[in-house]
Amino acid sequence: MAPHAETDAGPANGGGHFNTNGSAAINSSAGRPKFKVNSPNVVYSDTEIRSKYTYRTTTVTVGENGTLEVTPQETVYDFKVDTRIPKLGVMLVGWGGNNGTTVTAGIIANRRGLVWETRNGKQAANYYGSVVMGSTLKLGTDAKTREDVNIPFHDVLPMVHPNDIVIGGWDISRMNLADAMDRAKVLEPTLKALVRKEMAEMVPLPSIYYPDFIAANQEDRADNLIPGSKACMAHVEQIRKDIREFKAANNLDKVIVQWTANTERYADIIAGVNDTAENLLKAIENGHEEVSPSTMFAVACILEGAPFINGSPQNTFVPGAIELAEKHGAFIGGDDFKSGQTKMKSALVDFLINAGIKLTSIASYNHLGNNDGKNLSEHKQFRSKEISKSNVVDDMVAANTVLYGKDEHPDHVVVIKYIPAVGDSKRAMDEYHAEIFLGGHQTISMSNICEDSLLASPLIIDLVVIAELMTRIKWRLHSDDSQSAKGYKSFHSVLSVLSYMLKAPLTPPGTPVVNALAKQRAALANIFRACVGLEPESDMTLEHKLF
Ligand SMILES: NC(=O)c1ccc[n+]([C@@H]2O[C@H](COP(=O)([O-])OP(=O)(O)OC[C@H]3O[C@@H](n4cnc5c(N)ncnc54)[C@H](O)[C@@H]3O)[C@@H](O)[C@H]2O)c1
Ligand SMILES: O=P([O-])([O-])O[C@@H]1[C@@H](O)[C@H](O)[C@@H](O)[C@H](O)[C@@H]1O
Repeated sequence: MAPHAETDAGPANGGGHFNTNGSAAINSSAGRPKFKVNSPNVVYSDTEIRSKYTYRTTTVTVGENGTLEVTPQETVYDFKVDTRIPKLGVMLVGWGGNNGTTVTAGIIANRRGLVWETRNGKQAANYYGSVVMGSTLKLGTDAKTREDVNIPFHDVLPMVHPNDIVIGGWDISRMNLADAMDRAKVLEPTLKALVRKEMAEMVPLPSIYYPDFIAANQEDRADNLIPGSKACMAHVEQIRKDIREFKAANNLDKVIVQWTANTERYADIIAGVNDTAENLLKAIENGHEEVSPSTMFAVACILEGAPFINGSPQNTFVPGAIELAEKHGAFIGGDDFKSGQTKMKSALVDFLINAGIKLTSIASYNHLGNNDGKNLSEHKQFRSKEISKSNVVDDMVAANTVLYGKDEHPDHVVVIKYIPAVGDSKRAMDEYHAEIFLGGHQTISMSNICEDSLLASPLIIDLVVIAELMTRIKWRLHSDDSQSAKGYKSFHSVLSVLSYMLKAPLTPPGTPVVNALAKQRAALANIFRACVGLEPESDMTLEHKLF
């Protein structure tokens, strides 16, 4: 497939594009690795990278007299990465929203290499804010100079290029993407003019709308609906059909679905309704009113085998949905894009607490004037966001028993107000108050103007590119018959590896949640390093200390 192929603007079902690059039996192209690891533990073929990786951890047991006994452990894994890059489609739920229109325009602008006039002069398209497209990771040190060698994050393993992604989706608003882009008021008019024609031909598919789950103030947008105001299996089948038709119309190898629709209220977890996979499917069959639209999309995607990612804070993944994903070996991920205020919070709290500074309060206020803010102005929807914005410090506090006693934690208040005048340019104002040496205090006051959709859109791309890569990574415990192809499995259905992009990371049941931003990024980078047989980046740089 010609990488980053120019697109024919022709419309397609689901509002996606036709790419003009033909329709090979398999659209995927062998992603040529950007570097070669010289190791007996790494084997390359035309379509795979196989690695043998020794994972070193430490277990701790508490002895009788309270002493800690520490034992190094080694687990040897075999990893296998399919290096064939698929032709990928993304279907956004809420495609006509601020994030949906912005990420669509951004991919078109990058694909076509657009440059537009702004007050500050010419602006070229870029992918700033995407960890995959805008950041680097250390590969090693130069054999001669001993200086660090860093590579683009996107090059660590063969990944889909965002320019090649075909976009479609659903919205309860029938507005085409060009008019919806105007409604969003995010992008410069000069850029909008360059993408308008292409976006005007993109029209969201009708969606399901159960009014009780989002704010009543959203009703005036709801003119593009699949009939029915509560769960039914016909809705699941319609969504599955939409996915299949979008895939066929665009000659795709894979489709990933992402929720960037409005924040829903939490669904009650009810025994016999959404507590197990079987009960959830039965509840849908019976039209139970506690099954939300986002859970319906999750169920449809799981049954269709399309990875589903939740970019909003509601509890889409009720226990029954997680169990269903596990049963079907389908990938799910969430919750709630971590775009601005919370991203800063997860980095700052990590720094303060790991510096031994006792954070005692966080006052986290923001106001915004976009439709998301309008939806969040109703309490039930705000409550979903309050939870995801509040829990982000829990793991860092719990890990420091020097500063915090049992059940002790900083005061933490989250306030969100809807102020239409500021539009998508969210104002975040935070005050962090801490105790320092000898009864002193430190107060950090921060004003953070977050262009919400311009910060969230690169995360939508990262979530999709990484989720797709994860579908091509398999693992098994190293065994004597390591020459055979037997025993390889996918990662667990719940893609906790996506946590760097999310406020409230969903993890496999019973496993810990890590919110510290640096740890999340290190996990992502080091898992991909392991897939090419490389040790984690430890930052010890002993080569610069022991000589
Ligand atoms: N920085 C950010 O923008 C950011 C960060 C974290 C999370 N989020 C979350 O992302 C979501 C989208 O944010 P936004 O600013 O694009 O909001 P938005 O209101 O502009 O867009 C949401 C879209 O979803 C549509 N919609 C609502 N219910 C739907 C349904 N059942 N099916 C299909 N479409 C539906 C709406 O018509 C609207 O077009 C929100 O839940 C928000 O909380 C955004
Ligand atoms: O990611 P972040 O900037 O902390 O959080 C944001 C909130 O501050 C904002 O109020 C909300 O509208 C956005 O959806 C997003 O959740």
